[in-house]
Amino acid sequence: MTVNSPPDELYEELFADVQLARIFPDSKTFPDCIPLRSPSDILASYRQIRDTPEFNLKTFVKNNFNEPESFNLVLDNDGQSWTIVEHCQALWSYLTRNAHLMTNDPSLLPVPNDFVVPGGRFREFYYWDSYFIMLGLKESDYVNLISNMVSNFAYLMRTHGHIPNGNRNYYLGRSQPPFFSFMVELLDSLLTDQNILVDYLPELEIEYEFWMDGSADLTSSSQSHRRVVRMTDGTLLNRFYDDIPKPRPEAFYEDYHTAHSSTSERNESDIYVNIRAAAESGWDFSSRWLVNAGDLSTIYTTDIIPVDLNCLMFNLERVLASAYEKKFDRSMSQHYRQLAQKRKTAIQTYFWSKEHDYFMDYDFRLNQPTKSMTLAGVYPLWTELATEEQASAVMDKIERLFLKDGGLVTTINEKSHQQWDFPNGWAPLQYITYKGILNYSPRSPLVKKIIDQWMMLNEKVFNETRKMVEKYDVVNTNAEAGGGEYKTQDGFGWTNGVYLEMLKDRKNLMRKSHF
Ligand SMILES: OC[C@H]1O[C@H](O[C@H]2O[C@H](CO)[C@@H](O)[C@H](O)[C@H]2O)[C@H](O)[C@@H](O)[C@@H]1O
Repeated sequence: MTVNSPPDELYEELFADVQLARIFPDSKTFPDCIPLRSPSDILASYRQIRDTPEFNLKTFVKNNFNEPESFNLVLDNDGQSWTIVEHCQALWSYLTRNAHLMTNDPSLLPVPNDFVVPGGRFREFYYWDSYFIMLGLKESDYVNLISNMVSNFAYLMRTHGHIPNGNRNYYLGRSQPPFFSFMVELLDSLLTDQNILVDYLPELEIEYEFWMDGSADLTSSSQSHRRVVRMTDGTLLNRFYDDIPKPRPEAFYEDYHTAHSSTSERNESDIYVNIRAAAESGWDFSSRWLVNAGDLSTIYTTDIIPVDLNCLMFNLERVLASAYEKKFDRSMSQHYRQLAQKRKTAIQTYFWSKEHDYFMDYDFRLNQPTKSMTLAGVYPLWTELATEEQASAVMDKIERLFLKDGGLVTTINEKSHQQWDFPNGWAPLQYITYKGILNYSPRSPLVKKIIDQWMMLNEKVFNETRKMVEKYDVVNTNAEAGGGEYKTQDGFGWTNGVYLEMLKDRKNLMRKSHF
């Protein structure tokens, strides 16, 4: 299968000129535009006429490209206002894309089956969003669509060697938080008459190889390669990475200016790789990755070993062990069990900070935990890697530092103005946190507070705007969430998915009188 070159390579200097001239206010618009003739013809004619006196770049773009579709918000059902639940459920069909209808979109990566997009400017699927979307699809009885989406991911793994950030050719350099093992487990729980873990074993292996690439060659003198880091005690852990030392095409203007604003001696390519690595984390951007919270050019994602990523890798190892067990391959099952056990020990060694009484990321260059206390510290509860004492210390911090009127805030740092920071809250992190707490304390009143406060904010915003949005200001519940490099989007895949899942959990917990 041939994949088109990404738009920055396809249109060469025309791409940079359009992006730096800010022809579109959102940098992602141009990479998603549909060319009206062949890209090489467009580029040739640009080169021919750009220096003529009457040349106008905006007009040239208008004459040669169609703007991408924008998501049409559905407000009601033939004049009848939908309830929030009806809205979330009705939106699935508007957010579902038919794979066969999208062949004229040159930057889109083809997949065999339908898929669900988040909404707004996000017109393609996103790897980790899809897991939270699947939770809502499950609650809306779209099991077949979940199965098709898992199969798309398996296809991408076989075709490209990994699941890209999203299905655009300009996302191929990186992935996103590895949730494939959770998707496979989810599907397995829905299709109990099938052997889903064994069916997807080859792709679980590909996922593992991608994240562990180069690990065999690491010695103590060569500490890191792509997504793997070898600690001084020989332990292997993972970090986020992207090999491409260039601005992200979908944020070309922003990255170019971030790199050129740097007051340090640091070279541009190093800044670009670190920016892209943060995009792979899904937390783009957050003070979590910054030396100076107010300055994106001080980003150092690749020095950091993230606690959430390593918990996800633990689950991948655990699921691989179970899949081999189901295949009656004892030796491979044992192999992955040992790797999972090693990871579990390492998570205790490197991420638990006695000083903070919390799970922190680890800076392997400085050999110490980072300074940011973030909601990523709840992943060891979700993946059941914390001790009872640690879980109770984490719950205490969640209640005292992270819980706000509208739910959980992402970080407790107030100065960054990045979207994965105070005062914003995000649906996937609410989900991971309350599920993590339930693993240790099934009757915890904190779970009720998180669920009630988050759902109430979703409902308030929905009643006022008829929208479900990508992220919320959980501190000032009357304000729209801000920060970051684009306007808050609506639709919105993971918010709808988590809302429907929470609704089910709240009902069940009330039925069991746990609330
Ligand atoms: O265009 C800027 C960046 O946008 C994406 O990131 C954000 O939206 C994603 C879709 O909801 C979400 O998965 C991610 O966590 C958000 O931060 C994209 O993933 C980035 O790669 C992109 O540069």
